[in-house]
Amino acid sequence: MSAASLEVRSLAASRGPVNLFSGISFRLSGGEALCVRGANGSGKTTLLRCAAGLTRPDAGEVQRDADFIYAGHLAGIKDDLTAEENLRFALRLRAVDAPVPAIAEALRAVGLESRRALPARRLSAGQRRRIGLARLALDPAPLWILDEPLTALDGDGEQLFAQGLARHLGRGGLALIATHHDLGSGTTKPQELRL
Ligand SMILES: Nc1ncnc2c1ncn2[C@@H]1O[C@H](COP(=O)(O)OP(=O)(O)OP(=O)(O)O)[C@@H](O)[C@H]1O
Repeated sequence: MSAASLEVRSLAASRGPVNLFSGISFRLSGGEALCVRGANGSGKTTLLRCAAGLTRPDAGEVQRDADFIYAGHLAGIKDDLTAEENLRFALRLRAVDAPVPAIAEALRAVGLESRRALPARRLSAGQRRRIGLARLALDPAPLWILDEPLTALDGDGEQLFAQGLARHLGRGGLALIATHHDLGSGTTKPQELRL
């Protein structure tokens, strides 16, 4: 992986009359993760959207030197596509060409082998989330910007995520993650930013 980085300088954002945050600065480079924490409505999603270039901040700058995945908290799973089709579709949108055996292996690794041909509407909330985990495993983007990736996942799913994150950081990837959950995974426990 090349030297990827994400730098945020003096970022400020408001929604209507409410000032959500100001003076937010941080820099992430290869192997680093930052976990954004804060109460409901404190601005975590807004901060991630600014980092991804989806929302314009009131002030400050975002410099991204990395191809990235942005996964919003609704996960973007389409009900009428199967688990496998959802995975292929998400990868196609990102122009990632994953070979058939790699897709099968990624679905197996997240426990969806026997569910791969079911329409997503017949999957549980956690199983839908697991499609997102398989996607993370197959997309080579160095920067992950993830909003609540652990919602609906059981303990086993949380562990799968932690392992995937550790692998990603170990390969020189970086991650900006908003969550209410504990991401502590031994040596890869991320730094925290509290809004
Ligand atoms: N498109 C929008 N228009 C107006 N206000 C918005 C918009 N999006 C978010 N807000 C407001 O901005 C504030 C911050 O929202 P945001 O989604 O960034 O919070 P959050 O920290 O991610 O919350 P949660 O923990 O509930 O996911 C909230 O008060 C919300 O109502």
